[in-house]
Amino acid sequence: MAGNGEQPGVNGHKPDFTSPDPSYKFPDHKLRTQLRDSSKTPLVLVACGSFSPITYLHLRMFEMASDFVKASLPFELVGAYFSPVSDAYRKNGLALAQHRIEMCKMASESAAQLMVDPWEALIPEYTRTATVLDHFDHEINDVRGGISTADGTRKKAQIALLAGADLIETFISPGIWSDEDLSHILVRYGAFVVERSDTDLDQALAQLKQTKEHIYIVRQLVKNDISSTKVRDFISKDMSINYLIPPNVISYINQYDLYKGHHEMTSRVQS
Ligand SMILES: Nc1ncnc2c1ncn2[C@@H]1O[C@H](COP(=O)(O)OP(=O)(O)OP(=O)(O)O)[C@@H](O)[C@H]1O
Ligand SMILES: NC(=O)c1ccc[n+]([C@@H]2O[C@H](COP(=O)(O)O)[C@@H](O)[C@H]2O)c1
Repeated sequence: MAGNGEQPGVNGHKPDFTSPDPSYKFPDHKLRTQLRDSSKTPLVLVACGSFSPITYLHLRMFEMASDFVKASLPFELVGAYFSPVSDAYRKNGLALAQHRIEMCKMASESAAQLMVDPWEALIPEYTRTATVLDHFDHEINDVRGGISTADGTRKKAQIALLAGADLIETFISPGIWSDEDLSHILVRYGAFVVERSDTDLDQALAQLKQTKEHIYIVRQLVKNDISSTKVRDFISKDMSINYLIPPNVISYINQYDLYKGHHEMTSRVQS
């Protein structure tokens, strides 16, 4: 991964990262501002996705990546973020962004480093993942000047995408990602990829050979195949979702009657 410093965004220019929501503030309350080991490179992991709803596997992805980093890489994890996709993504089963943001926040409450950044979700148009990572780079490295070492010098944080193997499989499917975005994501940032059943990572990695060195494969030592689709399916069939997603998220889903039919996009949060 290249050090992501004062470089332009994708297409050679930095977009305007201002949020259309005047109340938006970049969440940094759990961002570690000083490295524990100054010889390491600060690392910030960003998981982009629907999170409709968030599951225990989405939470576990960060634990698995964190263990992997501690065991084998010269990075120190200083922050971890969920970035729920905007409603404009229009994926099947997508609950309103305000619900998905809220559920991600509830699920992350007790996690030491996990935060939810609503920036992407609050933009009415779809934002490509390369631009989302540029936004994190801007907030952490340009606005906050990176992360401090014990002697007060600053280090640029390495921003990286955290994703499941199915997402990496889409990297080689025509028409989903532009070559420019892929190289921006993989060369400038890099990706931590959690293996997933029924995905052929080897084939994807073989085709991504020139950028393969920026992809870290995180093995699932305890295999877990929860998906939001399965959770939504269980809810629609009035089956139990206990122990698949956090209890406070289950209460929230019940409170707003989410995923019971085809009205997810219209069920508003009560004020
Ligand atoms: N069981 C799993 N194993 C590995 N990665 C996963 C798993 N479930 C989700 N992910 C990853 O989590 C990220 C967020 O995904 P997303 O919200 O689209 O989850 P999903 O559960 O796959 O959703 P859906 O079922 O609605 O397609 C993606 O990178 C996805 O690959
Ligand atoms: N070209 C792109 O930037 C691109 C393409 C496909 C998916 N994605 C992202 O991947 C994440 C997961 O997407 P799916 O839920 O469709 O697997 C979403 O955050 C989405 O924005 C980005």
